[in-house]
Amino acid sequence: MPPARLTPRLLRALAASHLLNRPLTFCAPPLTLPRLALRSSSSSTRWRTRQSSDTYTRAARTQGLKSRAAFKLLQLDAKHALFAPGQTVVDLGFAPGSWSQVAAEKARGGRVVGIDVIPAQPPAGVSTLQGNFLSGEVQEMMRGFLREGAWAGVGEGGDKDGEGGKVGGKTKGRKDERRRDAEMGRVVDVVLSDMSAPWEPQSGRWLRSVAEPYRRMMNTSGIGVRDHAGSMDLATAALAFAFDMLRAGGHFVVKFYQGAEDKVLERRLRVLFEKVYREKPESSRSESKEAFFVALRRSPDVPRKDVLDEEEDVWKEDEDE
Ligand SMILES: C[S@@+](CC[C@H](N)C(=O)[O-])C[C@H]1O[C@@H](n2cnc3c(N)ncnc32)[C@H](O)[C@@H]1O
Repeated sequence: MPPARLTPRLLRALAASHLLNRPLTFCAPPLTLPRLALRSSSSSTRWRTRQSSDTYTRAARTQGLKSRAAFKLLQLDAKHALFAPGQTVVDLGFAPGSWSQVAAEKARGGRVVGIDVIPAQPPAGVSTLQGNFLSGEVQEMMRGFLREGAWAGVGEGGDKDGEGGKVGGKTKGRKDERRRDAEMGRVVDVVLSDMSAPWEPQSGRWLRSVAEPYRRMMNTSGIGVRDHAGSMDLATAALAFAFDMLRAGGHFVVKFYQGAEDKVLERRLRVLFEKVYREKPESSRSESKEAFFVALRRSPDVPRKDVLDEEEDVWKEDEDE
């Protein structure tokens, strides 16, 4: 299929398709590339060799998972019980979609919303948006999408907890918490962020593309300090989002590349969440500096300034300009 020409009309249609959650295939490169591009670099060859011999890669393929990254989330969930049916889950940096696949299965009956800067086919049952999460405009759209309709039925006589007419004690406390969350637009149960590292597709046209656009775009630099700093920016933006959107009791999982600043992030998480764990799941490659913070049970009443500096409100910046 020849690549589409981006006319104003097509752009408008694409903007609408973002909102309607249709995959944006227009960005895909043509599949026939010049012969020259067939030469792969030695790092690319190493990557392919490592991939094909990896147990998790093979397991992902046989289980219909979009990448071996699924096992990291499955292992974190097995340890910390992150998911429950009916939850609203946000997956930041969802592509190619294996974490979203896991979330959609575990939070059955709820909703999973993913965002990624690169185009990817949304996994079944997942709503996705294509855009840069660090853009204020994109975040605004995402927040609006999540909040829209999320609280129908809560408020006067609302019964989101399914606790009937019970009053008093814990039940009343939880209802008050729910109502406060609703007032503050906190509508998400779990925020996941796996933004920044490379991913390994198992199928699809991108895998067949010799140019390996995903890998080129998202590969880590291999320079520890740079990867660490980049991951801290993304993790902090994800934390700001989690602060605004997570319900009381909600969970946050964030990937980072280990380095000097990760302690600052950990301290902040400890202010906002009841429990924080630093994890390196078995399926995360030992030679990679990636690790995860699993932050459990968001506290309802922590002031924003205790967790984030004002200038870290990335998503509001565009508005002020
Ligand atoms: C390691 S991959 C995620 C893999 C995914 N968890 C899965 O299981 O399939 C990291 C993703 O983060 C995305 N990403 C990085 N920076 C981003 C940003 N600023 N906004 C949105 N997505 C971003 C990349 O495009 C990439 O697809």
